[in-house]
Amino acid sequence: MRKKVIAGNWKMNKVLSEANGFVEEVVIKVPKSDNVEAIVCAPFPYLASLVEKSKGSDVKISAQNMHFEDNGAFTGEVSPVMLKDIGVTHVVLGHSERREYFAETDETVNKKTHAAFNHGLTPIVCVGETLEQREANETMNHVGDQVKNALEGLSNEQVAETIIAYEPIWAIGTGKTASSEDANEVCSHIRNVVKEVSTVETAEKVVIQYGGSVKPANIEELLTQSDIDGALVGGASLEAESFLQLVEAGTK
Ligand SMILES: O=C(CO)COP(=O)(O)O
Repeated sequence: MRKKVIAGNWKMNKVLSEANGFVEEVVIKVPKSDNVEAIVCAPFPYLASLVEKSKGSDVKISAQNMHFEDNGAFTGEVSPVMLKDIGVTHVVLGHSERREYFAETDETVNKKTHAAFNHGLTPIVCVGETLEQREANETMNHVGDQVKNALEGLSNEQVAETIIAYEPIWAIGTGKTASSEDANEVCSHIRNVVKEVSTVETAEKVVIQYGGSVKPANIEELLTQSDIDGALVGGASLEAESFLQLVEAGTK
């Protein structure tokens, strides 16, 4: 059985004291279970401190983006070498907000996915359609292409280790969740696409998360679906208590 992976994406929120306080509380209270993994995706300035605070616990710390180069003249950027060096384990790549506001493309997501593996980081690759694409029945093609492009050139072992987050853009921060059946239909399509570009065994191992207005009240139903292996959560991951409830749902 695939593990459930619950990741809280704080986006551009919190000051240092709030970030530290959250992780201090979560490491004490996080449910001990082999069925679930808890990840906190925090802004760059807090990562080193949060890695220290989470040491020896079951909580993993993730970045929300990175550059694909190891170092160089890229003012304002952060490299995979830097993240690995401070003990970060995961990195969110290709979030729709980065695609929309910061010119992230399938090509840069693919380069970053390779860079993550080259430095021992686990990528959480985000894909998802706009409302217009959904209404034009383009969801499956669009999401399928995003997945294929992100995974291009990876070994089957690397594909198996990749976490894919399906986040329909119209459901992010809007309070509108995809119905669990609709979300599962796309997640199951993603698994089929992974199968096409790798092997059946690889596709069975890939963790596929759903994201978009996930909260304690709706996560359990989402996680009962066959191809939803976790959640990437924005708003409802900002309070420790709510994040802990989401992780708890993953243990069941
Ligand atoms: O974008 C998301 C997580 O990456 C989802 O955000 P919300 O949970 O706030 O809708």
